[in-house]
Amino acid sequence: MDVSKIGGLNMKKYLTLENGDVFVGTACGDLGGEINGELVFTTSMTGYQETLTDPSYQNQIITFTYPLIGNYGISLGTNQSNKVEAAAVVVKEMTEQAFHYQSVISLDAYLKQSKIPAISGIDTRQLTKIIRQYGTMKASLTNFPVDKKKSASDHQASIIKMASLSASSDKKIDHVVLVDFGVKANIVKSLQRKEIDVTVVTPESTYEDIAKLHPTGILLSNGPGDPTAYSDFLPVIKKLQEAFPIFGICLGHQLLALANGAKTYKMTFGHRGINHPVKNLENGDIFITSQNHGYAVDADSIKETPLKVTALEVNDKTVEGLRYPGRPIFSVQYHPEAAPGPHDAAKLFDHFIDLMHATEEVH
Ligand SMILES: NC(=O)CC[C@H](N)C(=O)O
Repeated sequence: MDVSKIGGLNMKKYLTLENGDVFVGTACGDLGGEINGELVFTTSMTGYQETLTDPSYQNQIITFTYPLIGNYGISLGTNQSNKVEAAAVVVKEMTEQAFHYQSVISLDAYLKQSKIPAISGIDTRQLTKIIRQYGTMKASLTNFPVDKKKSASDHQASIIKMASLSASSDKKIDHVVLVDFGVKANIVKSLQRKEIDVTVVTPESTYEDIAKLHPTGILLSNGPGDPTAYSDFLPVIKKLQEAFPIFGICLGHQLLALANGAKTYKMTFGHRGINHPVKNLENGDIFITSQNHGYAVDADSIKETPLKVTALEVNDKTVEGLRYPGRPIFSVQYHPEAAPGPHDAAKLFDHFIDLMHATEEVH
């Protein structure tokens, strides 16, 4: 059955952009749902389930440039958090029936269950060209045409309670304290696969809260929104970097930069996709990465800090990697854990382990 039809009628949905453009499509997902958010696009051909459940996408309306979304349904164990985090979904075509042996429910049914509105029948390539020209902008998804632009609510850091997660094996040697700004499940899983104990703490934690857990290393997670909104945690990072190995991923990378006096800026339309080439400036290697960010570290501002730029995005020269020379501290703007994307960067978890082992325990 065509899920967008009620009583034989297509339910229209309106996507109204901040610049005044309006796209009319067919309602899917939560049919009655209306939402404001930041309109972004991703070029990933696969991994829609991971994308939609990634907390870094909170308050964002995600446009998929790939024309057919939902074809392999929704499977157990793939979510990156326990719910759909994106505010809404824009697609050219939403597959009505999923075909995959692991699929337990269709994407459309999952969005309905999760009360997430979606719109299909949109020329997502045209929409993406507009976002590329004007930059990421606010938009609303409504059931009737709107003449007034509504503003999206500001990003909020998610507050998740402290949890202790144990690795499966007895021979646990490392204990990573993961500061959770909106962590993707696969970052935790990537550490656990390496037999590492992980304790997840909230960004309200103090240096003392973290130090008394006796970590072998600290992981600063990914997360939604503007990194400058997390200024309360920067002094904690400054103290942590005196004592522990640190690995920052995406938002965590931006926060490491800010804590050391660098600046971040909002990109025009960000990097969201699974084929971003990155060049390692230290050995010349180029590898393909999965990315999802709308802010970036200002390369010039790094010159005023003790940090060193270790990697750049090949197309637009965005800062993709940093390290603190002489200390076991590094960060990347891309996602080394990304499950639907390339695995070229997965070895960074081993690099983190090597740094932790090379460091004398200070606590
Ligand atoms: N994936 C992330 O951690 C994103 C970081 C930040 N919210 C940005 O958009 O740049």
